[in-house]
Amino acid sequence: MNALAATNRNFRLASRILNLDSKLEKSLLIPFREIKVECTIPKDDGELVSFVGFRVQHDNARGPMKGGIRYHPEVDPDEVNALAQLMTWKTAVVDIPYGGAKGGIGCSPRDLSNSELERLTRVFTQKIHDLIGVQTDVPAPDMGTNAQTMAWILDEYSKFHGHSPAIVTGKPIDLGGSLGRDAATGRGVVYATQALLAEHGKSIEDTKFAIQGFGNVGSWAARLIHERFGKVVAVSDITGAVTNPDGIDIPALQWHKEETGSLKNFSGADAMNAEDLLVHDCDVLIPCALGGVLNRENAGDVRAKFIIEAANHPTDPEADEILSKKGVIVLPDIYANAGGVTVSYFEWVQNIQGFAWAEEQVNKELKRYMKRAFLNMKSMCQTHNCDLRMGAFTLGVNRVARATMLRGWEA
Ligand SMILES: NC(=O)C1=CN([C@@H]2O[C@H](COP(=O)(O)OP(=O)(O)OC[C@H]3O[C@@H](n4cnc5c(N)ncnc54)[C@H](O)[C@@H]3O)[C@@H](O)[C@H]2O)C=CC1
Ligand SMILES: O=C(O)CCC(=O)C(=O)O
Repeated sequence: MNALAATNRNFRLASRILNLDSKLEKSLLIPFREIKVECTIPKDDGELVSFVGFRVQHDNARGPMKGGIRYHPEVDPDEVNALAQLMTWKTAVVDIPYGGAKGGIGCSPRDLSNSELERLTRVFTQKIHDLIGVQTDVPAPDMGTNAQTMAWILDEYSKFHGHSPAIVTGKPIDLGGSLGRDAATGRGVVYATQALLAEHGKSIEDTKFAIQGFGNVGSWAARLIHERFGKVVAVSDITGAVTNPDGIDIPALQWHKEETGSLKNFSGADAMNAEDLLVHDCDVLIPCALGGVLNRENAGDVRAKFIIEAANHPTDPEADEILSKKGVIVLPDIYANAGGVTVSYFEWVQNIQGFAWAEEQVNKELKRYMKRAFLNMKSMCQTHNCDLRMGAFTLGVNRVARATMLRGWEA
């Protein structure tokens, strides 16, 4: 099932649980606006190359639309649509005053030079600058993009609209970025994991983790788990996978990755097949890379007791069913990875206030938002006798539905 079909299915299940009116259900499902733009740039050797960029603005009932921009070869309209919709429910789950959006360009950032990436980002921004805005739609990093990408967007957007630091979040600190945003998604994942494990009488200390993806989210999650004496027994990324049953020295792995650009040949662990990471022997599996990685082919072989969805949409509905029958507890993406957008909200607030917060304040507020959302999600699970995914979906969808009805439909 593709990402959009799966996301629509989860939304409709939540809508039925909430007994939403069918017309309201339809209006919540259809995106506010879908943008598709052609981006042609000269490569460094002068050859012209064209890419397709997307921005889907899903819903703005609760505030400006918010969500990352992904650079990846598999970016397609359905995936961006699904990710935009997930942002709408996610911002509502953590109760920040935003709607949802997502963007992407179908490209392989690893195969583009820095100056080609800069040109591509600037052309994309030129094409969408009049459709985004500080009170309309605020982009952020996602897979394949980072603080530098946000700096280029900020600069290009500001040429048209004047200096606008709040037009993007996840930007460099020197340009008004927030302390703590870089680590925020991984830190939120750790707070979410602590809340879930505590419910089951467990803690991060001495628990065994397997982590797929060692980029922004995966490496921060691994580092913060390691600091809390969790045992990260396996890590994978696009370059390979490593395992050590006694726990990997994560700072050493990070250093090795920075020095060599790869997980390969790391002396503190054994190489393993990256495909096997998802079914590796561990207590907690944290997918931090692509969507749809847990499916009917591999769900039955998962050995973890808990799955924390740090990636967006890592588990397809068929896998959800198989995992549920096996008694595996899945903490859903729209809660588990919401720490990133929560600190993006703090960054936007700081830009609008013109006042920078200390990192301790950012982290303290992040913890408060994640704890509150966990309790709200659990309370929906109790009210509707449903699993955590439906607890999160009903929480988010209900908040957006209420805002939509309060605003009304008068032309
Ligand atoms: N960056 C953020 O603040 C947020 C990111 N997310 C989600 O987290 C996930 C990861 O995002 P980032 O860490 O920002 O991206 P990133 O681009 O920094 O890192 C992605 C990682 O995935 C690895 N990867 C790619 N294909 C793989 C494969 N087939 N097998 C194993 N590893 C593979 C890459 O090597 C890299 O280590 C995505 O699903 C994203 O949507 C969710 C919320 C916020
Ligand atoms: O920080 C943000 O605004 C959005 C992050 C994001 O794209 C996500 O949560 O999936």
